[in-house]
Amino acid sequence: MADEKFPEIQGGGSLILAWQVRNKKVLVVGGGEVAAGRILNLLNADAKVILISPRDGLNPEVAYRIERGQVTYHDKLFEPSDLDDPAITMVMTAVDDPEASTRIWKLCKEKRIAANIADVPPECDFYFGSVHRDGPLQIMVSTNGNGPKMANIVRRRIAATLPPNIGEAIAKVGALRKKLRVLAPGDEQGPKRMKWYVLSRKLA
Ligand SMILES: C[C@@]1(CC(=O)O)C2=NC(=C\c3[nH]c(c(CCC(=O)O)c3CC(=O)O)Cc3[nH]c(c(CC(=O)O)c3CCC(=O)O)/C=C3\N/C(=C\2)[C@@H](CCC(=O)O)[C@]3(C)CC(=O)O)/[C@H]1CCC(=O)O
Ligand SMILES: NC(=O)c1ccc[n+]([C@@H]2O[C@H](COP(=O)([O-])OP(=O)(O)OC[C@H]3O[C@@H](n4cnc5c(N)ncnc54)[C@H](O)[C@@H]3O)[C@@H](O)[C@H]2O)c1
Repeated sequence: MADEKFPEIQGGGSLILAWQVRNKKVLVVGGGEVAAGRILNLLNADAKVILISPRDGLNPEVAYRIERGQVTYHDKLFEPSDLDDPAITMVMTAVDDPEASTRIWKLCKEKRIAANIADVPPECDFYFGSVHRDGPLQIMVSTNGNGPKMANIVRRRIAATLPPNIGEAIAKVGALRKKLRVLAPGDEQGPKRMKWYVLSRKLA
């Protein structure tokens, strides 16, 4: 019997998380336009990006990242031994070769490495979404594979409703909360901390 006190389950969604990849190795296969977007998102999350792609198919943005030393680059086609490093926590492929994509996916599954095979939903442990970024604020919109272009439209609409200084305001709240943890570290000071938090929000 449905109980109105508790939320109804709406299956078929994704578990939306803020995955911490800071200083973790993420392998990106392919260096085209789609890879450029993946690499930007990974670098914005401070991941150590390892890129495998022949130089002749590189997108200008990807070439720029390589030139700047922002990624560790290997000028070659993917080989199974590229997955041998046990420190690789995630793999993302964005290649124009569906057979190679599927081979990489199967190898990732054997090794139990989380993978995103761009545009092949059944071969994704996680999907990408459309991301808005303003300082510490990130908003990701997912349509769960129904309409990536719609995700882009919804994300732009949401972003347009936000105050222009919202990222800065959140950064200030973050700085105040950090100070507060030093000033009032104990659990018993929790309620006090909440008052501080409300005050800090007014000040931001
Ligand atoms: C959000 C975004 C993030 C990103 O990729 O960074 C993203 N796709 C974006 C754009 C986009 N992708 C495609 C077009 C062409 C027009 C069109 O088809 O509409 C456009 C539009 C464009 O380029 O403007 C083609 C496409 N994409 C997928 C399929 C396969 C299928 O649907 O079966 C096909 C058909 C391929 C074919 O038929 O050949 C699948 C996926 N694409 C996803 C993410 C995941 C679901 C996210 C969600 O639904 O919320 C998922 C499931 C897996 C994944 O790739 O992670 C990014 C917008 C970012 C932004 O601009 O803000
Ligand atoms: N999400 C989107 O917005 C979107 C839009 C259009 C297409 N796609 C799909 O995403 C995939 C990638 O798209 P793209 O536009 O970046 O393609 P692209 O052709 O620009 O880039 C493909 C890259 O993969 C490299 N590559 C190919 N085989 C490889 C291998 N075995 N090992 C290493 N590198 C390899 C190529 O050298 C090239 O750098 C394609 O399947 C494409 O159909 C996605």
